[in-house]
Amino acid sequence: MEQLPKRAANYVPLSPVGFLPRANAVYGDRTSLVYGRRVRFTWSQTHDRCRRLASSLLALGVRKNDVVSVLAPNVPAMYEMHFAVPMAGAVLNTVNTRLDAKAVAAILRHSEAKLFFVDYEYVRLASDALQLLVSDGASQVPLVAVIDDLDRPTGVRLGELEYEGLVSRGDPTVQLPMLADEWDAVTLNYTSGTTSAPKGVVYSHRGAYLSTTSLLMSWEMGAEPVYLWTLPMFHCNGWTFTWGVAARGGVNVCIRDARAADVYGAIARHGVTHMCCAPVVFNILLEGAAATSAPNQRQLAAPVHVLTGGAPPPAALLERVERIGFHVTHAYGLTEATGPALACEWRAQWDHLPVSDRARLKARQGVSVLSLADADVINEDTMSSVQRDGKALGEIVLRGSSVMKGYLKNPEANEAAFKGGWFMTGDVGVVHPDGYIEIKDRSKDVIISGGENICSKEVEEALFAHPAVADAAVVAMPHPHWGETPCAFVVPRKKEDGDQNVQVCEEEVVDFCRKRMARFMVPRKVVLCEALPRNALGKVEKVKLRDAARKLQPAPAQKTTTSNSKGSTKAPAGKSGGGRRDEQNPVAHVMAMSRL
Ligand SMILES: Nc1ncnc2c1ncn2[C@@H]1O[C@H](COP(=O)(O)OP(=O)(O)OP(=O)(O)O)[C@@H](O)[C@H]1O
Repeated sequence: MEQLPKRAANYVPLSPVGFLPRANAVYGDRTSLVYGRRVRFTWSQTHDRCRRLASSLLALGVRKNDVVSVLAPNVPAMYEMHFAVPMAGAVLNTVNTRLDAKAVAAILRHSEAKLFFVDYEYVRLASDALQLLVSDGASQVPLVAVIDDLDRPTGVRLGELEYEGLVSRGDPTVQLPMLADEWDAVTLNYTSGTTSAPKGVVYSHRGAYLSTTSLLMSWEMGAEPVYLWTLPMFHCNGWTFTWGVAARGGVNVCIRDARAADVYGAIARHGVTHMCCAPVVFNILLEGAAATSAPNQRQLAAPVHVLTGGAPPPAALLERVERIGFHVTHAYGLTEATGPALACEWRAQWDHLPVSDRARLKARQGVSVLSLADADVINEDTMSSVQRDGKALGEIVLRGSSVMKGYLKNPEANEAAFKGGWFMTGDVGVVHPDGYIEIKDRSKDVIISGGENICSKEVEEALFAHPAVADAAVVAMPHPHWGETPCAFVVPRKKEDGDQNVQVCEEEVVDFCRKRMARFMVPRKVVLCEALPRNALGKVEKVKLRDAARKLQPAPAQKTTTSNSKGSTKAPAGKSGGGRRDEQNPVAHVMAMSRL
């Protein structure tokens, strides 16, 4: 056995970039990408354009492991760079377009980007970020290239370089560097910063390849999909579907924004079969359907497969969106796991259950994708598995080839994240008797009330079951006696026939919760608001809600001090909330936040 060495013929470094030459060879004359009214490429053209761009990058002096950053929505250039940049041996860094100049500058500085591609709509943001870099005396300021709109060129420029110029001047016959080691870096993605400062997550070619192929299997994406780009490609490389659509010879339908009109327009025009989105996009889909058709006509002409994740999809929302004809698969993941790590694999035996039971089962995060060797929920103190009873809480942990190489230039974060052979997700969950994992909360969002743990997601699930509730989030509110109590922020549903909200009041919501959960879990305060503050990926910014809740905390019944075990005194919990309640209007505060 040992005399059978690895050879060039049987041992090729795994890389998702290889899906493109294969697509050129196998699907060359098939459509690869459509955008706007005029742009349509075949896989041969996409292959040619990527090779040209890669050769231009080499000509600009880009070398192995150099970081090439891009700030762009889901436009053709953003797609092509997922191949062209690693083809030149460099590392692609996609930057979230909703960050502010300071955050963009921080990423450029930390990644030491050599080249920075900027979509024409983001030129202002990019130049502000670059100015910050220069004024901070950064050692490395990247070369800048503008990506003009390919469908309707605008002529906007920032510096000398321009994307289409680099493509057209490139030489598709240039010998591109061969990938020597599949462990080499392919992309660098910064985490969303929901719980702490964003961290730079590095993926290997191997991890990206295995994640892509295993997700194609988990979602059962067959040949020739028509894939609509509703999920930003800057989020974990579009959960690997940037590479995955090439692997299946599909059509990439690129749109700049996931607005209801654009989504439904693309579905009708191109016959979309697949799309990914955060659960918050379901609200856009539901509102879009309600605004454009009579109740009995709200049905898609053909089912569209939707992979959702990034935040918990409430069962009630899943039920509503499936009624229109979206066939939802639910996945759970994180930047560090190259996107989806668990998928709620559907079982045929569930087909015959009532709709609400099916939605409840689908709202669970599921089982590991194939690129993981293992996923578990463990007690962090003992590092042993929790009971598979759907009740015992523990930390969700992952192990396998789709877990990141590590955080860039951050040894402390790496030390904390990799423990006992696991990657620690920082999410709290349970394992059901059938082996399906369900996330209950992020550990930082768990509410501790009188010593009891309350998972905000459980309270949110109950709120979503209220017919007048369109959106909801629950956070800890300091309480003088209990330490913390749940505070709910609730967005009322719009009336069918107009802009007005369905009538609902705080007492009614509290009553509704009382009938559905233990007393200590019932929100002490319900704030009705127009929208929840969400980040670019649709995640509720609970830090902002906690700040708002702190201002709402009940005043202590009387002036008290409590003794700690050492006999000294401390202020009652939550005292530090600050600000007299009657001086502020917290609801207006939340509404203002939600417009950010
Ligand atoms: N299907 C899902 N259900 C519930 N929560 C989910 C789901 N998918 C992802 N999440 C949440 O999103 C997190 C991963 O988010 P992401 O990698 O975008 O960055 P972040 O964790 O929000 O940012 P940061 O680590 O900087 O705070 C997971 O740890 C989990 O809390």
